[in-house]
Amino acid sequence: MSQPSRTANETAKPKKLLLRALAGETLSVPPVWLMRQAGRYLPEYRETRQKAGGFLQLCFTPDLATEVTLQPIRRYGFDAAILFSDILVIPHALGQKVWFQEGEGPKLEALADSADLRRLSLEALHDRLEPVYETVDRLSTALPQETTLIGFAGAPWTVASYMIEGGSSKDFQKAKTWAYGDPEGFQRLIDLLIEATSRYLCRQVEAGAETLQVFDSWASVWPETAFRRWCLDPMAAIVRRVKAQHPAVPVILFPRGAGPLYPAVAAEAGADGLSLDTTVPLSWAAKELQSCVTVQGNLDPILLVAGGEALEAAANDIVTRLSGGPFVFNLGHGIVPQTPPEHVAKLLDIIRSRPS
Ligand SMILES: Cc1c2[nH]c(c1CCC(=O)O)Cc1[nH]c(c(CCC(=O)O)c1C)Cc1[nH]c(c(CCC(=O)O)c1C)Cc1[nH]c(c(C)c1CCC(=O)O)C2
Repeated sequence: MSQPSRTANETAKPKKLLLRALAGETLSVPPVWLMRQAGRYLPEYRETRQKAGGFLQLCFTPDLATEVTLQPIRRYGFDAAILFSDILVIPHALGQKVWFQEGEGPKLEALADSADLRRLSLEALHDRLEPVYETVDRLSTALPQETTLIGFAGAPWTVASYMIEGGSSKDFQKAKTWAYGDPEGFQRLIDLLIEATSRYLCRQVEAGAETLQVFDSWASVWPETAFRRWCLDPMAAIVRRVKAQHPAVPVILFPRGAGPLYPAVAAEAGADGLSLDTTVPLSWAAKELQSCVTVQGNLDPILLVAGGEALEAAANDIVTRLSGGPFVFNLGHGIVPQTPPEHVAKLLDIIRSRPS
């Protein structure tokens, strides 16, 4: 499928490896970055986080957020840096109370039903997110020339699930019950998130983000019809809105766990890249997805904990089977805190020193 953004990128001849791969180029050595590449597995992150006090303070202090974004770039020379922030800054900016409890993950003052939508407003959105834009701005000058700056946001469904569940959830029962029982009310929440997220991503681009990733981490929990309504359509709406303002900016979508619905996302959402979770079979992805989008992924993050021969074999297999088309090396989900930092160095070595 030819898309206007792809054409624009080709004309602009982007030099950075990640942008070349997202423009559809097949490269001999793939660009590499890792989800959650800044985080608790790095001692320097733990030290900076200590200084910040709370996690949200870290996200909202440009000095410190810039520093932790740069830490994995200094250590490993990844091809891209992902802005250090969190998907839950959006509920916060809409006026919902959000906090992070050490060792327990995020907590939110849960929305009970559509009457609670009155608690949310777009009015202070950009004011509250200003420190994030400031961080993006600083990063755009602080990064090495060859490093691509990735902005990001959560997809509406995943963010809505935290807003309704009040934190992480095993079965998403409250959020799904709301969506099935009051689809119009739930649609209003999703529409508000589409609006807020599109504005947020556009501002990240205006501050210097060169590509964007949208995380739908909990896309796996819906039957097909609901997946289309609550995951695919909202992500497609965001892609359309961002590209209406910034046609040349490539967008990567991560509908984690979409399984056989991945091709529908590839064909219908208008994205340039698709991030594959660990369970997506490689030859199937090469055949069904790589002909219409750049694929990214999908090493099991636990292999980065295990290391050794298992890591080497799996990383080589991924590169071998996805290097015949446009491809970005990544994990199938984020790095876990137990990851030994030296295993990340080893992974980069495996990917970059393969005989060509
Ligand atoms: C679902 C989700 C969240 N946040 C995010 C997602 C989508 C990706 C995914 O599925 O992992 C996205 C995210 N969160 C963070 C980033 C930073 C950029 C990067 O990838 O390096 C990104 C891209 C920092 C973070 N976000 C969080 C941390 C750890 C907090 C800490 O330092 O105490 C980091 C580094 C906290 C967070 N934030 C969230 C949870 C569930 C948690 C707790 C789990 C955990 O502790 O790992 C919500």
